[in-house]
Amino acid sequence: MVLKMTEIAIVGGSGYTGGELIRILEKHPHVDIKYITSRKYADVPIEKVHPNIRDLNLIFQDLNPKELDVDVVFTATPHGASMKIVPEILETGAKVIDLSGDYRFKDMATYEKWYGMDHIAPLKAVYGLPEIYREDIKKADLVANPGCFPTGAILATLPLSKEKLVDNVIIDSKTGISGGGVTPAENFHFPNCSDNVIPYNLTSHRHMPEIQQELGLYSKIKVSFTPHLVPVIRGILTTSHSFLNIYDSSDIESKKEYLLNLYKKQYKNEPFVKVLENGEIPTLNAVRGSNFGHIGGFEIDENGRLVIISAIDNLVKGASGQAIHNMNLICGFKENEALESYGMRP
Ligand SMILES: NC(=O)C1=CN([C@@H]2O[C@H](COP(=O)(O)OP(=O)(O)OC[C@H]3O[C@@H](n4cnc5c(N)ncnc54)[C@H](OP(=O)(O)O)[C@@H]3O)[C@@H](O)[C@H]2O)C=CC1
Ligand SMILES: CC(=O)N[C@@H](CCC(=O)OP(=O)(O)O)C(=O)O
Repeated sequence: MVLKMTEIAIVGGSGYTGGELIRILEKHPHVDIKYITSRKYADVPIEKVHPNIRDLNLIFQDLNPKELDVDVVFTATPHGASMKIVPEILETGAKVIDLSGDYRFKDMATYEKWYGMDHIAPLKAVYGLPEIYREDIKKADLVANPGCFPTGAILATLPLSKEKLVDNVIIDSKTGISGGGVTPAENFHFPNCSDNVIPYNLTSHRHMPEIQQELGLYSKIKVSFTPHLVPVIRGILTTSHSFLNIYDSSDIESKKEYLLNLYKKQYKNEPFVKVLENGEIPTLNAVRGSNFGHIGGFEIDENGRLVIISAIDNLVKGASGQAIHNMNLICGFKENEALESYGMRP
């Protein structure tokens, strides 16, 4: 039973994921937003930065992590920055949900190799993908919220790895521009990204080892990953390509049915994963603004290539919505509290 309002703080509240945390949490019946921090906008009302969120009478504050006397802190800060503040916040007794990559890796050498920096404060954390770690999240002090690409990729491929159906998977993802955060970069300049598709980090994106870490827990699957920037504001559409170990060209329809049933079984009790049937193919604008992930496709071509598609909103299921799902689990709230809304379409 919930006895009192849960007090929360958002560190890095001026960023895109910070704005989404405020937008969603403001409607949460058991949560009181006590602090929203920003170094750049200290003493500025939040609507100056997030003009979609009005009348909350909240101002950004530039606070020391030790001053955050709340129950739960969301650190919506870049990797490298989170590791400098998370240990101090944990010392206050607050639970921490970190949205950066700093605590997602079980192996520090992998983190240091792919993020190109030393980890100054390794800590035990639970990987915050509720579809895999629900029970561990409920007991966690520190949750490492998954990366946006890994969320879509892992959901689209997990049953294949669990059943050892494929040896290699190619994850091809298209991402909206908000994935890059508020800091301008050349690719995000309007004339560069509009009317364009920009592949990047073809074989070297730091989300590849994260996807590998999680899918590799069940089989010897090898993950390849390439992201593409597409001219949309939010959303990640992922195509998971793989060749079935068990493939022979007979009876493709019954193999497709088997796979669909496998995914339906995997996600049947999941509040935010919808497995689309009858050949329906996920699209971005069906999930935009929502915490839902859609999975569909389940086609097999004549060469035995299996194609599964997932769609998520990078800022919601890929970041802030998933972080709030994790908070709901930690605090014993209804899992979908404040997260029930469907996507915005068109
Ligand atoms: N955008 C996305 O789709 C996703 C983002 N993430 C991750 O979530 C985190 C936040 O992302 P996002 O909101 O997009 O990022 P933004 O760049 O939009 O915002 C991050 C905020 O953190 C603050 N900040 C920056 N550097 C530091 C620092 N050294 N110390 C303290 N605060 C700092 C800034 O606020 P100020 O300068 O005002 O203090 C900034 O507004 C990142 O780790 C990102 O990789 C994860 C999944 C998806
Ligand atoms: C479009 C764009 O630049 N996307 C970012 C998404 C990364 C992100 O948000 O990083 P974490 O989830 O690891 O924190 C990128 O590819 O680096």
